[in-house]
Amino acid sequence: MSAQSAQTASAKLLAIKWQRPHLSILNQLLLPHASEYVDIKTSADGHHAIVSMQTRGAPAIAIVAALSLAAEVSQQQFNTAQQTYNFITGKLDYLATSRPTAVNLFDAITKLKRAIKISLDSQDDVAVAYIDAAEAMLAADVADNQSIGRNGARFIEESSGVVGKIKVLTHCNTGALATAGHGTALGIIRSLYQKPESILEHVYFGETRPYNQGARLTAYELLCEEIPSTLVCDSAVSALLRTDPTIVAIIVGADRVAANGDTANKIGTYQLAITAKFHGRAFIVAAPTTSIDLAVTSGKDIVIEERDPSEITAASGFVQTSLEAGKLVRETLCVAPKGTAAWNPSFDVTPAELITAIVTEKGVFVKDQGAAEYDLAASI
Ligand SMILES: CSC[C@@H](O)[C@@H](O)C(=O)COP(=O)(O)O
Repeated sequence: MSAQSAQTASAKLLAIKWQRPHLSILNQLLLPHASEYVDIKTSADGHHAIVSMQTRGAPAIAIVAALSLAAEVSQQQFNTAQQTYNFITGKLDYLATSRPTAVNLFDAITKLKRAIKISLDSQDDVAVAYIDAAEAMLAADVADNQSIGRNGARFIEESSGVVGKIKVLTHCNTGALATAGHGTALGIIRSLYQKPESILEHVYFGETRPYNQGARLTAYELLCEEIPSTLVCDSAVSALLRTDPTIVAIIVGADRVAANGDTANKIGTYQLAITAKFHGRAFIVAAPTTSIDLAVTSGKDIVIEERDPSEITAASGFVQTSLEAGKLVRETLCVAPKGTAAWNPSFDVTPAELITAIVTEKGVFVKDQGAAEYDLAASI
């Protein structure tokens, strides 16, 4: 199946559109109020799309970076294979400077460099080898997410211990918008809901302060899919778990999973894992193996991106009057007093001991009896 048909079959929403050699991405800064695609013609455009958060989510970041350079390479004339190779490796190093925490970008860069080195050594067309390899990543991500969805849905059905319908809770946005299609944690939710006689009754999702990936993007995806869902404040989750025992699991994505299972994901994930443990609910991490970094032994070595304090001290969004007029004007409202110091880490690390299972396209990993950590090097 081609990359495009794999994607189209996977979801109603496409965050990344690739028709060789044309790339466009859904501008997530405008969601949920407008669906506008932006043309990405060069690696500089790709870098800008990632840094400005027009595109976000660990797998999507890697694929947009890879394909932005594929679009650029398609338009370039090169004199020698070595020149093509040097050009591509230089641009890949530049794309690596966009965002630091999600390992998928660095994994993709390593694999793409390996592919073009093989083609250089075997005197194949380096540009074509690069474009083929980048395009293959798009199709692989959709297939991996569908496997994650199936594996996770089966695991939840078999382990929930609830007779009848269940509810789950998720955080941030891990769906079609954060990937090439279907999604990871939200992919499991999609797969659970699409099953004949689905046992999934309802999905709760946190707003995901301060950037509101939950309130803006997950809300949008769940409405598109017509999956019954309710938005809650991040700080309401413990109260919700206490009142509703049919919420059997919290399902989240990952930006980087260390070899021992410690998982970096959107800020707020760690406190969700603590409250899941306290209330005796499953805490499930869903991620493709491209999010697992075996070179990092534990979470303490994961670089956490820190973002501008103004994301906390002010609120940003589109004002009602501009929405009504059909014109999108972004407004920033001051919340905290001028001069307030703020710490704004974009991710946190959840220790492996709090994680019930790690669902990948290759299967579901659980810890050995009595172990506090995973041995992912032995598992994948
Ligand atoms: C399948 S996406 C997994 C993670 O990348 C996701 O949970 C997340 O933390 C996204 O953060 P973002 O800052 O929006 O890129």
